[in-house]
Amino acid sequence: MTSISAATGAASRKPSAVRTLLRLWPYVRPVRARLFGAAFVAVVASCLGLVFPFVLKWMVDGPVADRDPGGVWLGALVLLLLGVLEAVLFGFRRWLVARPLAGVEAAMRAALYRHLQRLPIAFHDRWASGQLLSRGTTDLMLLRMFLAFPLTFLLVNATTILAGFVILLMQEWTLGLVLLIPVVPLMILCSLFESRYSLAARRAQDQVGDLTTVVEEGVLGIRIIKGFGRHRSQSLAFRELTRRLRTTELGKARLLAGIWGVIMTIPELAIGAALVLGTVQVANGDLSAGTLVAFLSTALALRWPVESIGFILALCQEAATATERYFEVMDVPEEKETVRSGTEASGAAASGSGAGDEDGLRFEAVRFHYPDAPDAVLDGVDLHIRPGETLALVGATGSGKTTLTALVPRLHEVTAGRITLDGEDIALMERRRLRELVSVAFEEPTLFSASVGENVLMGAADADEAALTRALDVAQAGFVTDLPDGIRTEVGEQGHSLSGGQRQRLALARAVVGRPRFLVLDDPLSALDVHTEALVEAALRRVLRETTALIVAHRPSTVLLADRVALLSGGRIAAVGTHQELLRTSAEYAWLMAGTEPHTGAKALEGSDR
Ligand SMILES: Nc1ncnc2c1ncn2[C@@H]1O[C@H](COP(=O)(O)OP(=O)(O)OP(=O)(O)O)[C@@H](O)[C@H]1O
Repeated sequence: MTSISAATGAASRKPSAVRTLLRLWPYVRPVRARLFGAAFVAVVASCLGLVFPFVLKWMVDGPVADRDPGGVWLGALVLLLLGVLEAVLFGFRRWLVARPLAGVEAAMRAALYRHLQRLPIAFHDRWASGQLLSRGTTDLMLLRMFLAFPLTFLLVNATTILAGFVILLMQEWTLGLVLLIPVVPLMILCSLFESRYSLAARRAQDQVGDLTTVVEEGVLGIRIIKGFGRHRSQSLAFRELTRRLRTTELGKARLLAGIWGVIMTIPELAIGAALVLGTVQVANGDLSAGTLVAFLSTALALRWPVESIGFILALCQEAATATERYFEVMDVPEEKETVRSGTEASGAAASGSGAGDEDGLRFEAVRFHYPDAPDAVLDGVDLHIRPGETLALVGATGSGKTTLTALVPRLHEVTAGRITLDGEDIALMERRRLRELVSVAFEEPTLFSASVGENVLMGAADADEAALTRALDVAQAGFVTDLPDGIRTEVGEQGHSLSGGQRQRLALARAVVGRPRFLVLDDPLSALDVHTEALVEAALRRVLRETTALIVAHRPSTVLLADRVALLSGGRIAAVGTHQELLRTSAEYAWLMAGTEPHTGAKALEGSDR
């Protein structure tokens, strides 16, 4: 699973924050007019603040010096109107950006979800779900906030500071230079702060992802936690993660407090020095009192734009980290539609053992290696399931049965060799077509928060009511009619409102509802009682007559559904034959069957071969 250390290690090699943030452009492009419009409005509003000192200068050198109350009232009225205009413009800016930015966030979230659906299973095996969840929630929220606030105010503050300094230098250049002195040390400190804060921000956002994973596992695994009385240890583990996150957040706060303190103190010292120098100049008659008042008001008007830089830089760093985390997922290549070119495939076919001369499901020298595993799970699997035939796959636990079944719908791609359906290499088929031909049901039945009917019809979107009833019938899912709303009953998150056997039967119904040409079942009856299993088997036999099926079996009763049995051992097919033949010829098979059902044993099954 993706860990904090790995991610933080990646952070130290990352491109600059600006380059990272520029990757948001394709999403921002559609709303650029509103965003630029809002930034322009904010710049105007902020620069309005710089007009106040001019009014003050006019008031001090004019009506105040002349003791003219009418002039003072007029000046006050102008100041009031300027204040109201400034507030209205800032409100207008907010209105301009709110709706389009919510749209940007929604579009990015939809793109992430779509991409996740198209990523290979190997990716999902590696990544913790909490890391993905936090990228789709917290990180995207941070990005919306960044586009709404820091991005605009970085531009607004920079323009205001620039305009302000031009005005200060024009008012009294010697005092203006005094205020400019701290700029260089401030820039150095800001860049130091940025690099340190970016590492802390990355660590915090990864830790939020880890925390989300633990919360999710705690909720999904609540039955196990309660069953084994693990509340305390789970709470301790959770507390440890929250403690780490708290430490990181406190570290961020310390960095922010440090830069904020520096950014506030240095300009204050410079303003103090300018005040002393300015007062001396006024006393010497080199400067008018009005100009000094205007100069100091301009300097004070620049305080917030300067002081907020630390805070804005922090938000920009967090947004850059969120962008980086978002694109870490978005940059992972999606599953390829086809894996090989036609030429490569014909080469493979030529070297294959008699490929193309028969139909059905064929594995030819199939090798499969999990990316992170030291050895190949499957190493030279050759197997042929004839059209209309049902073949049971038997093997010791961990021998690779589930892995082999997952290769047929291309949940994983073969490392070498090939698999053909009616002579056609699956690596050359479009996934959509492949998955129309092949239906799967796994041992662990996964249901979604939808109605019973919707869950079953996921197996064939165009199936009608009659197909649904037939599929439920095959899976012996008569219990559905007793549910409060029949097939419209919502099964709840992951179908936990149903029993394990009920979930398995719905998953089986989903696999058969589309009358697939090829059926792959991974021990689909393991959670059923013997009576229900017998009924499902009787109904399944009718379905299996029309289809070519590969069924992973642990129990003799499931094996008896099949025409032939294949024994998977040592990464290859060690024996193929009827149940009886294998019982006679393969000690491993006899042991597996006897071991699975000690009371019946191999002998009890004699004569039951089909
Ligand atoms: N995602 C994965 N990454 C790395 N190794 C894996 C992965 N999934 C399974 N394996 C390994 O591959 C081997 C075969 O696993 P598989 O689930 O195919 O066995 P199986 O025969 O179906 O077992 P069982 O009968 O217990 O269901 C095991 O050693 C397992 O640890």
